Amino acid sequence: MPLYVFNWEKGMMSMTIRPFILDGNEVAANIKALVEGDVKKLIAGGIIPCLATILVGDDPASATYVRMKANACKRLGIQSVRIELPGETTTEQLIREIQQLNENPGVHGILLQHPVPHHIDERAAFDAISIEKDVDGVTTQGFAQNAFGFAAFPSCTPAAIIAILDHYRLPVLGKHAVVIGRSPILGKPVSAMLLNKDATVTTCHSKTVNLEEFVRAADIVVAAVGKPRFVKGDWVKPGAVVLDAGYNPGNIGDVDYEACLPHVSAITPVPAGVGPVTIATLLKHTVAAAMKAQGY
Ligand SMILES: Nc1nc2c(c(=O)[nH]1)N[C@@H](CN(C=O)c1ccc(C(=O)N[C@@H](CCC(=O)O)C(=O)O)cc1)CN2
Repeated sequence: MPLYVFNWEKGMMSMTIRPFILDGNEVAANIKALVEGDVKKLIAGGIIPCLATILVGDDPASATYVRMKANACKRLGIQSVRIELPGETTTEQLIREIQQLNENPGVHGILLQHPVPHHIDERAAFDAISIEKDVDGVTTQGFAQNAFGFAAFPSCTPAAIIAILDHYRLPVLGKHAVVIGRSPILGKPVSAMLLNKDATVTTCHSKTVNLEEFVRAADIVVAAVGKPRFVKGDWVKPGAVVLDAGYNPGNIGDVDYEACLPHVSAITPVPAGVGPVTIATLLKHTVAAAMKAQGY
């Protein structure tokens, strides 16, 4: 969104780029307002939508995120069941726990907080979640269905990124989107989702040669690399849209926000960007799973 301003030094009008701050709290509030009606409908019919969260071990950041999810559920009238397992839990024990939740008709969504301790086979645990209750979009089947454009709940952070683009009507079709990161619940699914919206997608990762050059060519940059302030200001093409999915300690994103600001046309901050929309998306999926289970 270019803006013409008077440049006093040159004594003339010149074009500058006015960055648009993509407000995650606004998008999240919008999603929650849409979900509220369905929550009321379910409760009127005697059903309380319910999300089960599983936290394994004592990682303080993960504990915070699970607490944030439980609080967000409570505010919207969604029940949350919090399961906390010790760090020594085995893959088999975790899978048994998940199977019990699969069989519990009062539970509509299951969320296993990532990461789990290293000795656990996280993929096997994610894949133990039944597809109907995979509101966090972490199963292999859910990923595949989404990538092929069939119905399934997408991973929450990728869905949040798409929700922000949609909310602000930022064009994706024909744009060159560069995703930095290829994790199974973020980089890979967001690449597939952008592709399904007709972007030309490049997925960069730790083995990409000349990563900066790819970013410099991007109309849309999605930073999902897990390294604080990784994306530098001079990597970003003038007018690019930058979405920061980073959640590094100290609430620091993967983008050097201040350095990128003069170059971008739109950008998500951290905090108050992708994060709150991720949680709102989880609530939306949980309520949708409950609606579907009730035959709506
Ligand atoms: N099973 C999953 N595990 C993890 C996911 C996920 O989507 N599913 N995502 C991340 C972390 N995450 C949710 O779990 C998450 C991180 C940060 C935020 C957030 O809203 N952050 C706030 C700032 C935090 C604060 O206020 O203290 C913000 O950005 O404004 C939401 C979700 C890893 N694991």
